[in-house]
Amino acid sequence: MREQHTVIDDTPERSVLARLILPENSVSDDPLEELHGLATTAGTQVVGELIQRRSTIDHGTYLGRGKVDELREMVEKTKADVVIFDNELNPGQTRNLEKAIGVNVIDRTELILDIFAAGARTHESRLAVELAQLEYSLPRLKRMWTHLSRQAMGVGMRGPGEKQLEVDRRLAQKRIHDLKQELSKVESRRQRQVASRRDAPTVSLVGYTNAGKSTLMNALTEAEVLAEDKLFATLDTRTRRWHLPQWGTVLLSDTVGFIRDLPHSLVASFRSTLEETRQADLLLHVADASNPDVFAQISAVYKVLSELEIEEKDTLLVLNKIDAIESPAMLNRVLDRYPNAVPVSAADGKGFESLIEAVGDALGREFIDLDVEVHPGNGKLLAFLAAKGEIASQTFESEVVRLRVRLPVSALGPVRQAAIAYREVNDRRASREQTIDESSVAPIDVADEVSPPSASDVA
Ligand SMILES: Nc1nc2c(ncn2[C@@H]2O[C@H](COP(=O)(O)OP(=O)(O)OP(=O)(O)O)[C@@H](O)[C@H]2O)c(=O)[nH]1
Ligand SMILES: [Mg+2]
Repeated sequence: MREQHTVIDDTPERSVLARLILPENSVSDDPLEELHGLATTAGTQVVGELIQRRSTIDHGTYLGRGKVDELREMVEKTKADVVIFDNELNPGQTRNLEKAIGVNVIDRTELILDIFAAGARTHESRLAVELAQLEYSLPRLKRMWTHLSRQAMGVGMRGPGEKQLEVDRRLAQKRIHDLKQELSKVESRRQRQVASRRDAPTVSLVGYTNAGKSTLMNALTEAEVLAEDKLFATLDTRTRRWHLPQWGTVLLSDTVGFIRDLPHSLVASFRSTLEETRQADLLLHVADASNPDVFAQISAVYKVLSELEIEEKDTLLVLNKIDAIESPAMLNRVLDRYPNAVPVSAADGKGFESLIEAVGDALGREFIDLDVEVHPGNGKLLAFLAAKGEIASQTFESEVVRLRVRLPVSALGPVRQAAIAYREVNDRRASREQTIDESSVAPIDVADEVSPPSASDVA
């Protein structure tokens, strides 16, 4: 059974969900679950679902011919008002699909933009959303006009003509220009504000949407940030003081959540909202360990962080919702890959002591000891390690150079990006269990499907 997400609007449009799955796409047991959550959050009532597995996309209509017919029949039968695609469609595909099916067709990006638009409350997030929406619609103006003219003038009438389209395009470009300027002003103001407030170390919560960031913030700081079972409940950044027993006070920020395939323009327009995250001393990456897609969600978050150029930071992975995990095997699978992650439940407070200890450790630490594997041809990284770190040992093999090195935490970025693999020597969990024999530490597995986690997640 799927969770029901809170609905923004109470006059539900009826939607049919569609997705094309290519052989290279990795999908969970329920490939439309996330889109379902998004569609209900946006206020539609889902009345049908259709999936096609195919080796390539059809350039004209995305889905194959037969599936498009099936989709049209489903829309007629369920009296749907709109078809929502989980894939990204180009303007031509949308137009062709609308022609074939007879109702509005929107893609995942447009849906996410809608949710953001409905939820944006502050001046800053409104500007960000408007910019992202305009950038999305600019290449699609023609389709929109075709729509309008079809409605206004009936079939067979001519569209508004190139001239009107050109005027609109220019207006949109002008507005985009103004919004960008306004946002960059907001961004500099924000940068100064955040910098001036740094009377204490700063910690920023990041993570997939609905992972429980706001709930965790509330539980840790007694803040009253809105947390609900809705995708993108938080769109702005809030900062609160968090008192770590026996350590002191830090500033903890909660901010907008991420999602896979987040539209690039949206990521870019939320730069200023993410200023606290950019300037943070430590990121707490909150993941929903009870979600079957947790690995994909973790890597999606690393991907967005790198798009925002904020991945080179000390990051602690927090595995939330352990109270809701069905089998312990699942948690162990995640911990096998991220042994330094801290399991917690924001709902019942389990794991908070370890979390506080881990945050205190991470903030207090300036150097870390790493085992690093480097490709022998990567002279640049080898030189970097020699210059920045203290090399305790190194062995050369034909395919790999293995080093043990003590590095300043601030120099971790290039290791994350260019090493074949790396792991922290003093694994927090291992030391708790008093496993002192370091040769027994499991093999390094960083360079596979998940983007490089930070130093504190690997060990
Ligand atoms: N069972 C369980 N549910 C949790 C836990 N933490 C959060 N939740 C629920 O998960 C849902 C999302 O929580 P939020 O705190 O709003 O998540 P968020 O990461 O801030 O989400 P966005 O702001 O939308 O990105 C809510 O329904 C919470 O009650 C937990 O530890 N256990
Ligand atoms: Mg939130």
